[in-house]
Amino acid sequence: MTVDAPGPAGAESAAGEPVLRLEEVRKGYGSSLVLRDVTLEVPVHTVTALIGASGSGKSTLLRCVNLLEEVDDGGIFLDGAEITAPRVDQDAVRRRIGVVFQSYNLFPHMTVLDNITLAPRRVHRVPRDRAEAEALELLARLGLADRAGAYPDRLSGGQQQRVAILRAVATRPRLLLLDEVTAALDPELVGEVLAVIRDLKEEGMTMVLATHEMAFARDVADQVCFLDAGVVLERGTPAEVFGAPRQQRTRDFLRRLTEAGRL
Ligand SMILES: Nc1ncnc2c1ncn2[C@@H]1O[C@H](COP(=O)(O)OP(=O)(O)OP(=O)(O)O)[C@@H](O)[C@H]1O
Repeated sequence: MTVDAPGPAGAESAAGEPVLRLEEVRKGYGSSLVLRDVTLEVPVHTVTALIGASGSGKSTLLRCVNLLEEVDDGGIFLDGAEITAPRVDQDAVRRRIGVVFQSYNLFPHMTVLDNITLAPRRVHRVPRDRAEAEALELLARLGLADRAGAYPDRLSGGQQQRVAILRAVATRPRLLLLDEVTAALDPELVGEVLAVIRDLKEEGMTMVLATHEMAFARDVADQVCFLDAGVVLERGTPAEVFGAPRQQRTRDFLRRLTEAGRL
């Protein structure tokens, strides 16, 4: 799977420009502020893990990047171009961003192969033969080639989620957003999904993932970002954030996880 080639709708950023940049992004619902001046940079070929308590704003941040939510203030930039500016072609932006959510969002009435090839064929105009050949190659690499003709309800949760990730990368997005992709899985199925993400990292996919899997964040992330009530309280390498957190609230969060046996 070649993930570092620019997507069909993609443009490479200028040298040194991060793939994704958030500048003082603010987002609220009604009177409650959920993201408070979030500033963040995601360099090409790196993985950023968003960690933080439930409700700290991780999903909202990802939804703002994918333009599923409108920011109230600040700006989001993809390859240096502001995607939150007025009159931006939102569909064109979304074509360059792959997204996978917690619950498998495969189309139940389509086979695995059709799920994966739908966007390359319909949105990116890849001929059916080529789209299917590429999808079969991706499936084979995950040991799922024999499931190509199956419908999603015949797959385990872990298989469905792996297919959902394949579907998201089949269009060769510039950026992949993963929102708690293992949260709905039985523990024994988590590892196979994390292995796919690890493979994608090795191939250079730029990713932002919201996760409660701290061991995985520590292992796979280049940058860990601790969100606390909508504020990026701490940001650094896994060694910095997990090994030597500077903020008391980060220390408290990590201690609670340790006490719960989750770290
Ligand atoms: N559409 C919405 N309308 C109103 N409030 C919302 C909406 N979406 C999220 N919120 C609120 O925003 C806050 C942040 O939610 P968000 O889902 O971003 O947190 P999270 O860190 O992803 O949590 P979790 O780890 O549980 O997924 C929460 O208080 C939530 O209730």
